[in-house]
Amino acid sequence: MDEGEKLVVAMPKGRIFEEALVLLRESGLSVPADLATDSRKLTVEVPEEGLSFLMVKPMDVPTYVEHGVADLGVVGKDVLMEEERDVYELLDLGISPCRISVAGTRDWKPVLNPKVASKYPRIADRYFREKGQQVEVIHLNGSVELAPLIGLADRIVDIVSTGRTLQENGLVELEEIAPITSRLIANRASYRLKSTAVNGMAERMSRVVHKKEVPL
Ligand SMILES: Nc1ncnc2c1ncn2[C@@H]1O[C@H](COP(=O)(O)OP(=O)(O)OP(=O)(O)O)[C@@H](O)[C@H]1O
Ligand SMILES: O=P(O)(O)OC[C@H]1O[C@H](OP(=O)(O)OP(=O)(O)O)[C@H](O)[C@@H]1O
Repeated sequence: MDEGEKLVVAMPKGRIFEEALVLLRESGLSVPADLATDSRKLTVEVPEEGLSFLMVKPMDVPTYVEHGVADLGVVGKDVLMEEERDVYELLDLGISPCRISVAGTRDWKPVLNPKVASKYPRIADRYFREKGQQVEVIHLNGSVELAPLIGLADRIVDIVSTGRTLQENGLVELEEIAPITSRLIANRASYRLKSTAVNGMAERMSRVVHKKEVPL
């Protein structure tokens, strides 16, 4: 790889990480053991590939990429929708599929100015505003399904995957806002200035992603 085109990649710790690692391996990258899920290292160098990885909180991936401290990043579409950062979305990686939805109790009834609890306050606010509904959004950092059960909110906006969390808490999915998968994103300047390396990485990953897609 060109000496001037080393890439820094922001990787999300947690759920997406393992699947992203599989994609990187399948795209032919020699991924060192340091980049394993049980490692506590926050930076991993792979000099032979001209790559270094930053292990960061999923919600922070677009921040690192927008500021240019990472050239590339792997992140859920939910986070991109919430953060609205100035980055390029290069590729749908198809991994960690889920959806972001509105949910509530089975006996939920419309009220004037309902409260909506969410880890995604901007997505929730935008969704209801576009529907012309006035809501008060309450920002929580987790265990969002608790909110309607204890009277903190009338409805929630949260990730649904298997539906188990909703079911076990007596909630039902009311409306799907968007389907979610993880994306490969790029810093705008890196996309231009390191185009060979950035495109090379995107193409390698794209080949693996498209091979996995079931033919119609
Ligand atoms: N069942 C799921 N629940 C939450 N996120 C999911 C689920 N399935 C896939 N995802 C994807 O994984 C990402 C979240 O990963 P994870 O749950 O590890 O992080 P987090 O809970 O946001 O982070 P943290 O625990 O550090 O606050 C989401 O952005 C989404 O794109
Ligand atoms: O449909 P399911 O398969 O049950 O998955 C959805 C649940 O998983 C996530 O929570 P997470 O485990 O990240 O915990 P959190 O409440 O701390 O966000 C998400 O916020 C939902 O609560």
